[in-house]
Amino acid sequence: MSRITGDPILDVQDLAMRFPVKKGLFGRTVGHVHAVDGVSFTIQQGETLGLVGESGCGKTTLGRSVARILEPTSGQIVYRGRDGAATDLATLGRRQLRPFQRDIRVVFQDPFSSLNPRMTLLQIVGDPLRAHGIAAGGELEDRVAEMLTRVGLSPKYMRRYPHAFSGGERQRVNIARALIVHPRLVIADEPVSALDVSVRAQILNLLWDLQDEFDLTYLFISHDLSVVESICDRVAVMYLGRIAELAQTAELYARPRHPYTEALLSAVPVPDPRLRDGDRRIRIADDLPDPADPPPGCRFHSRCRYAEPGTCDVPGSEPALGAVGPEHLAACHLTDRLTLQSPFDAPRSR
Ligand SMILES: Nc1ncnc2c1ncn2[C@@H]1O[C@H](COP(=O)(O)OP(=O)(O)OP(=O)(O)O)[C@@H](O)[C@H]1O
Repeated sequence: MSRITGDPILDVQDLAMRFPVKKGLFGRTVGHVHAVDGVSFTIQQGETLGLVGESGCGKTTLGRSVARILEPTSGQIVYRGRDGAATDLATLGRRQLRPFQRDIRVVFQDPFSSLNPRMTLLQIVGDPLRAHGIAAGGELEDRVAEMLTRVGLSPKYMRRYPHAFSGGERQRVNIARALIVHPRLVIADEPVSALDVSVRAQILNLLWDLQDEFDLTYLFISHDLSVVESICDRVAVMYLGRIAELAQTAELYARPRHPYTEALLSAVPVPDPRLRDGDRRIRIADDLPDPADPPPGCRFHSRCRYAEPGTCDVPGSEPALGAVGPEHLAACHLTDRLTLQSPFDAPRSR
């Protein structure tokens, strides 16, 4: 854990991203999807912060808003640069953002659709060097060859097109493209979800090695809690556009303080046969509620096995994300009264 300096590299405050819901022939706006709804967190330099939650809870939207691929509706995204200067990225125009887009890079989920099939590896990986005016010609080619080698691909294939490569190899190309400009913060959005299980560990190990070598900080987005446990220092659990719980990985997995985290953990496959006995899985009722119309009060109450009428469902009484232990935050009205279970009862280190 020594790679974590303790200096925040990113401080996100009250971030919101709402998408208009349009209806009818004239595309009238009839409401808004609250994809990200008042999210605050920090990331320390050198750490890996995991962002978990089921499909549709807003993870991708949050990652893309932080990278300013999407224009957030409101909130602050304060980035601390190499010189220590803090800049609120949410206030910057496209042109002012350019230098920061070198520092903050995204690795996208699907290695099949995220690479342009008409570009060679040289063009794909070299493009950010060209776009940021860092290198051209022979120097660009040398740098691409070096980076391809670093991610485990032979530079002799650099004039081939993506279709000639497997999913794992394409994800290595994606990673090379992200790292070629030596970023500081990498937002990895489900980087191994589309890959065969056999390839996942290789890509995770690569990300881990590159983190040390390039002094990287990761925001690691995944719906897979096993993957997150293996790679993240801290984990934020998202539910319907908000953070429900945030803590050090070992602490969160051993002592969940939010019923949603408890339910997610109960569904994680564990190797220990003692824990596989019986059905320990906590089933969460129904599908994710409509993010255009989140439930009143605690937005998890409609699916929570512990919800108390008159406490958890009171309109306007949404629980705030508050301290429940050292470096442990949770947003639940009942957290102090609940004894939640976890199959990860003994903390394991990374
Ligand atoms: N461009 C868009 N326009 C309208 N709604 C959107 C848009 N992008 C995302 N949403 C909605 O925002 C909510 C959050 O979606 P998001 O993709 O961020 O979730 P997620 O947790 O990353 O899920 P997944 O893992 O399936 O990608 C969903 O209800 C989704 O339908």
